Amino acid sequence: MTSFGVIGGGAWGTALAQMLASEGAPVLLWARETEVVESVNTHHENTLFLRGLALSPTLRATSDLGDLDACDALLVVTPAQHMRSVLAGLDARGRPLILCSKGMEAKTRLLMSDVAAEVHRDSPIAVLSGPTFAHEVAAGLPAAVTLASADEPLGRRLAKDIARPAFRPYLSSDVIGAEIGGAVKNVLAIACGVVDGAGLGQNARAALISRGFAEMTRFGLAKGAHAETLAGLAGLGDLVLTCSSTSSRNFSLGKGLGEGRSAKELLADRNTVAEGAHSAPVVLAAAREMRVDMPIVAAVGELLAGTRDVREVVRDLLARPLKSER
Ligand SMILES: NC(=O)c1ccc[n+]([C@@H]2O[C@H](COP(=O)([O-])OP(=O)(O)OC[C@H]3O[C@@H](n4cnc5c(N)ncnc54)[C@H](O)[C@@H]3O)[C@@H](O)[C@H]2O)c1
Ligand SMILES: O=P(O)(O)OC[C@H](O)CO
Repeated sequence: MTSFGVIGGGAWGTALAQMLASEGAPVLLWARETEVVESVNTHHENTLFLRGLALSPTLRATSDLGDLDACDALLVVTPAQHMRSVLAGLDARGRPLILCSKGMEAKTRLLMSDVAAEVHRDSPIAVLSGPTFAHEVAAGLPAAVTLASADEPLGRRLAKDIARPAFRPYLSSDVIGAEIGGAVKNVLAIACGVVDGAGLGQNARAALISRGFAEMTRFGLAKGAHAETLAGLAGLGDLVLTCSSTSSRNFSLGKGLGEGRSAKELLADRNTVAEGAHSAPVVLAAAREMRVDMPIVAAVGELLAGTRDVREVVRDLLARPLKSER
């Protein structure tokens, strides 16, 4: 049986660690904040990022990456923009890295699998992504994810060891598709939040999910993803989840924008991450370079940059020339 370490003590790292520890397995969680380490070890709760959810006593936390040396495989759950710097402090020694963050690196436009491969050339990579609100997974509610690895025997082994009665990984060899789904859905969740905040109605939201999925698919195919991955848990599944609920930080950010608040104000002082705000300009720049049309992502980028307001971007989206749905 694989022993797992988890890097990143935010809501999702803690929830994954709890899911893995839920049947009594020992799991070690690395957290950057000493407050998180202390509250997990002393009170079996992450009071900073996952308040109110009781954690297993077999889940222990540390602030020393060296303590993870005893683990066979590591789940990496930092915010996307910090993955490189955190991984640089790790002695991976060829152990598998299971990447669970959703985003693209702003300064390089790389996917997380490319970042991890640059930092730890000898470690095989897998990506875990899908519709998973941390608080539900930590509470043991049922969830399913895509677990993608180009190393198929490794993927099968990891899937077997990660699966729990209420947590079901589906295997894939399409790492790029799993990553693109997670990165792009966050941007589209902001757009759906805007629709909600501005009171544009449920028809508009359904249209946006559908046309947003068309953008995700165009972008993903151009990057080498498989269409069926994008139509699966890591793409469409996660898009539907985050476009439907204020439990999504990205949706909530968009709702604030739709209500007329500025991105600057909404992003100031938050200690949780809304990855779509970082991914929107990166996805857009990459799409433009590949001549992929992503008008919804572009509109989100303009709202975040404060260069246009909601009324203007909605008017312009609706006034685009009529075209075939394909
Ligand atoms: N929360 C969820 O439900 C959920 C579900 C699936 C995937 N994810 C993804 O998991 C990743 C982590 O999100 P989260 O929800 O666990 O985070 P979070 O918003 O709960 O917590 C913020 C995290 O950022 C870290 N952080 C802040 N500044 C940092 C720095 N300078 N260097 C390194 N780390 C820093 C904090 O230590 C903390 O772990 C994101 O990519 C997110 O998209 C989240
Ligand atoms: O809260 P969000 O918007 O970061 O979404 C959390 C997860 O990615 C949902 O799958």
